[in-house]
Amino acid sequence: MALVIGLTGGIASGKSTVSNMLKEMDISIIDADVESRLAVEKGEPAYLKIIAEFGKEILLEDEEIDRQKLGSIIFHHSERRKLLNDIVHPEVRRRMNKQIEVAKLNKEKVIVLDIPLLFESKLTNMVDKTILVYVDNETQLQRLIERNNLTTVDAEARIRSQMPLSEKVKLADEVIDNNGSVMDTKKQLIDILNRWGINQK
Ligand SMILES: CC(C)(COP(=O)(O)OP(=O)(O)OC[C@H]1O[C@@H](n2cnc3c(N)ncnc32)[C@H](O)[C@@H]1O)[C@@H](O)C(=O)NCCC(=O)NCCS
Ligand SMILES: Nc1ncnc2c1ncn2[C@@H]1O[C@H](COP(=O)(O)OP(=O)(O)OP(=O)(O)O)[C@@H](O)[C@H]1O
Repeated sequence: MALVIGLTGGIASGKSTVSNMLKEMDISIIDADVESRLAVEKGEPAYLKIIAEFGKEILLEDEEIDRQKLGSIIFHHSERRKLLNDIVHPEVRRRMNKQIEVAKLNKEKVIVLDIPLLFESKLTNMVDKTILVYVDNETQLQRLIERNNLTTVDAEARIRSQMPLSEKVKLADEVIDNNGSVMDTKKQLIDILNRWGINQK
């Protein structure tokens, strides 16, 4: 039986940083952001639905979706965000379930699902245990602005479109505090894995 772990957090809270550590330990990762990008590639069913709802103005010259443009719409308008979520999320769930089946066939003992919206989308039934990567508001805002080169207004809109990390802390089985150094974070991760009896390579 595989143990399925849900790794979550907020935007720019450090999920990829933690999932890269897990990858280095040879633990199998399924990334919702990667699956959601694949689900909206040119010609996919979700791509066609997005154009039907948002119009051809959200396409780039090569007809792929202009993610920056779509982001600037949905992070500032909750009803447009819900519309996009209703199109993309079922596809992401389907793709992740398929990947879980493959990982189980490969006899993976531990499977980690990296899902930013695990709690918002009520996907906890897909996982046995949850780990939250936490940072305080100021660190999250600064790291997001720097990584994505966003204005404060745009970064705040993205953060506000998610459940506050202070709420997510209450729902998670384990919390990693990622305000400190990357080494600090790795120590906390190893502690959790040891407590759960997961061997690391
Ligand atoms: C809006 C889009 C085009 C922006 O693309 P962009 O390349 O700029 O960002 P990327 O996809 O890498 O997402 C970055 C982060 O934004 C946050 N985020 C993305 N979509 C959402 C959303 N609908 N609601 C809240 N937060 C979101 C997540 O924390 C995610 O990790 C894209 O995020 C998208 O299609 N979102 C809808 C699907 C979705 O919910 N994906 C996230 C998890 S499945
Ligand atoms: N402990 C840390 N110290 C300093 N910088 C960090 C730390 N952890 C992460 N970062 C930086 O913060 C940014 C966000 O981290 P990361 O990309 O891992 O977050 P994420 O939760 O995967 O984000 P998203 O879901 O938005 O893609 C990155 O630029 C990363 O290099």
